[in-house]
Amino acid sequence: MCTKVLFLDSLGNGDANSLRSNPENAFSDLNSLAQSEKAVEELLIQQTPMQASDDHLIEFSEALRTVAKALRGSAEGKALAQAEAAEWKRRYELERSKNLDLLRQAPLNEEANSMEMDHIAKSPRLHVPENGKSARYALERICAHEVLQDCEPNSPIGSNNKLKRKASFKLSWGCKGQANDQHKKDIVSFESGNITTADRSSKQISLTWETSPQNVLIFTKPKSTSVQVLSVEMVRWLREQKGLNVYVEPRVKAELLSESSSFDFVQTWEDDKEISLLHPKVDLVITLGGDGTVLWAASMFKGPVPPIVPFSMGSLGFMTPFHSEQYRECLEAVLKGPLSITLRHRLQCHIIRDKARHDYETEENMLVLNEVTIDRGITSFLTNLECYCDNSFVTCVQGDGLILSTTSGSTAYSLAAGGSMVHPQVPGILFTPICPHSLSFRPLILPDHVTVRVQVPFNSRSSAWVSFDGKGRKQLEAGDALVCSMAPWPVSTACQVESTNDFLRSIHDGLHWNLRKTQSSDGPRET
Ligand SMILES: NC(=O)c1ccc[n+]([C@@H]2O[C@H](COP(=O)([O-])OP(=O)(O)OC[C@H]3O[C@@H](n4cnc5c(N)ncnc54)[C@H](O)[C@@H]3O)[C@@H](O)[C@H]2O)c1
Ligand SMILES: Nc1ncnc2c1ncn2[C@@H]1O[C@H](COP(=O)(O)OP(=O)(O)OP(=O)(O)O)[C@@H](O)[C@H]1O
Repeated sequence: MCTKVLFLDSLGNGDANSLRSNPENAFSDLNSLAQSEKAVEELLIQQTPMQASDDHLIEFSEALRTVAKALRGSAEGKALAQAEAAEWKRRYELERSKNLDLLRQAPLNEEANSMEMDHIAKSPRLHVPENGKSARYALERICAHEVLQDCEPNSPIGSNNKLKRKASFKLSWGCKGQANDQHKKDIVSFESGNITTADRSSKQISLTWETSPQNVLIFTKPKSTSVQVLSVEMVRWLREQKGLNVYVEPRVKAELLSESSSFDFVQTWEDDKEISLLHPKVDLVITLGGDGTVLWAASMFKGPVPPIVPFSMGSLGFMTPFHSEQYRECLEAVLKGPLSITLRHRLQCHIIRDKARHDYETEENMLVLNEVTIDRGITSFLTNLECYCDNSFVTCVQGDGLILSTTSGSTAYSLAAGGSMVHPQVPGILFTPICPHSLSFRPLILPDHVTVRVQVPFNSRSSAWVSFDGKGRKQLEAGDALVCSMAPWPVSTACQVESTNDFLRSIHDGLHWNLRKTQSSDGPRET
């Protein structure tokens, strides 16, 4: 009996505790558990003839065996999970260093690009910010204008172009309408042992043209008669009254030419590859449509994006504050400047396939202005998505899916799934579940510096589907993961009034937010 009690202690307490306290030892614990389990078997065989009548003892031994088995199962599971976590950590580190490299190379790539485009840009000069920091620093801080100047348009895109400069502009940070050029770099200061917030991280931003914009690119919502009518009128006005170069999509050029052959001055591109050459040429983008047209325009720029002036020609307009009826006045004001802008953050996401064996086998980076959604697609199974934030486990999403949204996207799909509405100027990533099968899953808002990884576990019953701003669906198989972080290239959209006023107007007009009849004063009062 005494032997049995000692044995119980060493199996039930000793082993389980060591598993809890030191999960690194899961494999060695697994061995000792297997040995202990074997010992239980042997003990039972040895003692059965002597104590066959002792029912309690037999029951007790059975229970011991069950406990030993359960502990073994749990240790096995733990060992597997640890191996899997170590593999993911390795991939994550690779991923992170690749992203950092990409960021480091950003200015180099620009230079490489410009060399590649030598025939169109004879002497591209990166405009170095006043504080003398590098262009990469400026990109990270989204506080300087990085402008290619002296472009000589000679490419198919610019074949008719006689104007040679991309307009230069500067951005300044102001507070409550006051301009403040000395935007401080340090948000938190630490002096004499006191931590103080020296500056706000985000302020109203104002764009001032240093040279006049001359090249305007217009994106229009397809298959809309009213948009087509307006685009004909606007293109003519921009050319005849403002003397600007106008670029449009190939579809729109065809529409314009079918209207009149006098539109042959309008420039376009033939090959989608030429779209990457747009940014160095275009000073300003105009969109005619709804929010979807702004998303479409932003998706054309895989790096920096020229300022966008969005005209509302849809039913809802969260990102489209300008009224198309007053397009002349609006554009006059924008072309003259200064203009308030909303700097809308984008997310960069990409998929890492389980079957990819090499770092270079990753898929193309996708940039989203609203959100990336991982959902169950057409399958009727629950999605099972393991989510990590900078390698810390966040949660497992079991439900219809998950939305990783920008703050601009907070009023779109994320809102419909119960996420908070967040001012677009707030930097952050919204983590919003879609129909979670849980009573306690609330949406989260994560800071802008984190990297989120969403993984379909190997034992998942079904695959999941990813979509980017509601488009470009891709399947995520078991073992695949989506990695998402804040992109260094925001989208600046012109404001009607200023960022906060525009945001509040959009939620009032677009969603009738908190609309309630005011209670009458005719009734009982506090005495
Ligand atoms: N249940 C939903 O609410 C739901 C479902 C799918 C997609 N979406 C949204 O649709 C977007 C794609 O838009 P689309 O126009 O190409 O598709 P769409 O034509 O299907 O329109 C979707 C609607 O979402 C609105 N919308 C888009 N971005 C918005 C934003 N930032 N704030 C407020 N409303 C916004 C549009 O104005 C439009 O009314 C996706 O990024 C996603 O956010 C919403
Ligand atoms: N230039 C474009 N080329 C191709 N597709 C586009 C273009 N502009 C917009 N789209 C697509 O057309 C669809 C509708 O566009 P948009 O949201 O701008 O108009 P809308 O549906 O009338 O707006 P709202 O939803 O506010 O009523 C979107 O899916 C969008 O991606």
